[in-house]
Amino acid sequence: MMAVRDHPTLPDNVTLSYLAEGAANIVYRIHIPPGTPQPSVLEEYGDDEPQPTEIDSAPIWLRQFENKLLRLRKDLPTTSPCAAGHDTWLRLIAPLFPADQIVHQSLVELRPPGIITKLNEELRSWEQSSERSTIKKSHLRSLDLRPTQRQGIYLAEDDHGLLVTDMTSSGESGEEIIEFKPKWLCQSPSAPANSKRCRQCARAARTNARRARTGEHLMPLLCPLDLVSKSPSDLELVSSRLLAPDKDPAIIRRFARWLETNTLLQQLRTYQEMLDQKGVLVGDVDDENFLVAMTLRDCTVFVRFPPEGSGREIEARLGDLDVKSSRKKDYWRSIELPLIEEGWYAGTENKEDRQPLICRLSPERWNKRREEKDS
Ligand SMILES: O=P(O)(O)O[C@@H]1[C@@H](OP(=O)(O)O)[C@H](OP(=O)(O)O)[C@H](O)[C@H](OP(=O)(O)O)[C@H]1OP(=O)(O)O
Ligand SMILES: Nc1ncnc2c1ncn2[C@@H]1O[C@H](COP(=O)(O)OP(=O)(O)OP(=O)(O)O)[C@@H](O)[C@H]1O
Repeated sequence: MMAVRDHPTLPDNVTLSYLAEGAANIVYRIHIPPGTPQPSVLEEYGDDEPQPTEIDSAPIWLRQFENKLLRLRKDLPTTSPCAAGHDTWLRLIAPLFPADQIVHQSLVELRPPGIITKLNEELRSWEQSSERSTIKKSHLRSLDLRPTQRQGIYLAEDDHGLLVTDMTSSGESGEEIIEFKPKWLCQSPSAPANSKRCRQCARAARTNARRARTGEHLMPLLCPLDLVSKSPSDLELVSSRLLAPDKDPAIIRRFARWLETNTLLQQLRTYQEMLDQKGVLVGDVDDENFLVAMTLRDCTVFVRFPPEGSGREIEARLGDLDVKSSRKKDYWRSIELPLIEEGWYAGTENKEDRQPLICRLSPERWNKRREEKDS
């Protein structure tokens, strides 16, 4: 008998349905018909040996896919083969957080030949059919478009993908899922002293100035430093900026209460600060700590609120923690330099591009709130 592999294989008859995508990965739901035999084991056992599916009518191997999503990487110079990325995650990321505060991940072999080719064909034909449907219904905003900024980039022909903890809604009535990127929870080390904006507020202000010029919709104004503030009014403010108008006031209050009591975001902030004290202009991109800091500045938080009164615990996990590539060095510099040079940190941007000062670091924000209270 061949050595038992420590990771499963996707069976031939699996159906994958697109769930969502970011810049570097696409996430699929996995549908495996019950009773499906384990492909790798069937091939690896000799004819005379009893196969596990015959021994166990409810195969344990199928449970490896329960409550899991499949995350596949895109073909980009900044992504690395999944197996190597996973090793780095095991070595540098997983040890930083308790297992129940992180989206668990494990390797899965993409064995049905051509699985990636097929998924890429699906993406291409989806883009083409949605192009046609936008022409036909040009006055409608089609809901079934592949996000425009993601089009033209497809999956890498990788031998592996990742099985990740499914943090989507279970569909239970009263359950709420909140997903957000906390981004930079403390100031960029290369920002000027006495900045009026933190890194993320400076980045958002610059983006919004550009968008205002081209008439695009603006990014929501939210200061990530508020997410780790000790002040209940900051927590209420950031919760409503993050969640309103989609979520009802009860869930906004619940989220603010979670912000007050959770330790995950404080821990994230501590690591961001500790692992990079130099910043992207002079930091050493060959230093793994620096790359981990950059990774932690771009991760996602998933919070699952069980129905009120269920007595169950809130589940909060960090995801999207693939360690960044040092090849992003030039990109990071290209983002940071204009924030300094064009005055976005200092709040001295060109008059015609002026953006509101809503950052926790900005005295104007406090004056404005005082005025609002007095009036
Ligand atoms: O530079 P930032 O802060 O805008 O972050 C990028 C993200 O933009 P956003 O969170 O929308 O502002 C960006 O996200 P989107 O493309 O906007 O979804 C990526 O996450 C990018 O990382 P990578 O290229 O996938 O490794 C992110 O790049 P880095 O985290 O490597 O800087
Ligand atoms: N474990 C998960 N549970 C539920 N949804 C998920 C999970 N992982 C990813 N998603 C969904 O898929 C989307 C894209 O996934 P992910 O953030 O991993 O992509 P990415 O390309 O690495 O993102 P980025 O643009 O930040 O680089 C997420 O925004 C989220 O909506």
